Amino acid sequence: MAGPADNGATVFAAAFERFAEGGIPEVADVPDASLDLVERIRDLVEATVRTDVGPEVRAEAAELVSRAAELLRAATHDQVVRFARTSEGRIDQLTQAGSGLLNPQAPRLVFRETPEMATQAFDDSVEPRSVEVVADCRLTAAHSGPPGRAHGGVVATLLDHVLGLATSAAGVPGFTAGLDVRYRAATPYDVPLEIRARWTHCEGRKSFATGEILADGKVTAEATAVFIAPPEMRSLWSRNPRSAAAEDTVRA
Ligand SMILES: CCCCCCCCCC(=O)SCCNC(=O)CCNC(=O)[C@H](O)C(C)(C)COP(=O)(O)OP(=O)(O)OC[C@H]1O[C@@H](n2cnc3c(N)ncnc32)[C@H](O)[C@@H]1OP(=O)(O)O
Repeated sequence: MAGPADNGATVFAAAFERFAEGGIPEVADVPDASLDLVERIRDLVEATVRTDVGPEVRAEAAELVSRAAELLRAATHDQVVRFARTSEGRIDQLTQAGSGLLNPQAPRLVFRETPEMATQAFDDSVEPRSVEVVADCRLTAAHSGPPGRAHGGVVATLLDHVLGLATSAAGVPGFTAGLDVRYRAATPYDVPLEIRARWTHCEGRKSFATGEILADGKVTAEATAVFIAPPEMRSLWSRNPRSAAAEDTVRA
């Protein structure tokens, strides 16, 4: 049984096996109905924080929402993970809270210039390469902290996720061990945000990245982070079938 004790290694190992057997679906194959459901729930959350209707209408809405939850619980998975392969040959976890396509709680974070992923993680014969990862996001009132600006924890989530992907792109991924965020100015919601990140260097097992969030071309927050792959994840990632995936992508 996977869990904190094995750092999720069991779940990853099973995913890699399925990947090797061709059992991991493409992100592009996620049904429109699944994506539509997530978008509607996000709209519902925003409507909930913005609404000014009275208690009777709220009660009516609550009934409808309960009915929807009941419908969804009709079939559930043991593991709340859904792996899928992106067009860049990366395995994504579709229910993760950073950008998960199937998680309405994740911000609408979309990678714009997702670089071609490193073909092999922790390959000593291949130098990690620093590539700029760029994502777009539009936060909503549901992500607010102080009036008119985004919550600092949400800002940290965006940076954590995009910096993490930058270490993946470089071929030296890991779990976030430290994240240092500098909040330079208010990060607004309801406007386009750009999040940029790049891997900088490794020190032993530690993989470092930097990044920033821009609104209207101005930096609102910047971060440095260190990611560490525990030994059991390192050996799993090193036989990461991304190499095969990258070849497929080139062939396609
Ligand atoms: C799907 C694609 C998505 C891609 C983006 C994902 C981004 C999101 C990423 C996450 O959210 S990850 C989830 C949040 N993070 C965690 O759950 C991590 C929890 N912590 C751990 O699992 C372990 O503490 C960790 C793997 C980070 C390290 O444990 P280890 O036992 O492997 O490390 P160890 O204690 O042996 O230390 C190894 C080295 O790292 C150093 N170190 C450990 N923790 C550190 C720390 N926090 N900061 C700096 N250095 C640290 C430590 O001093 C040592 O340095 P030296 O080699 O120089 O001696």
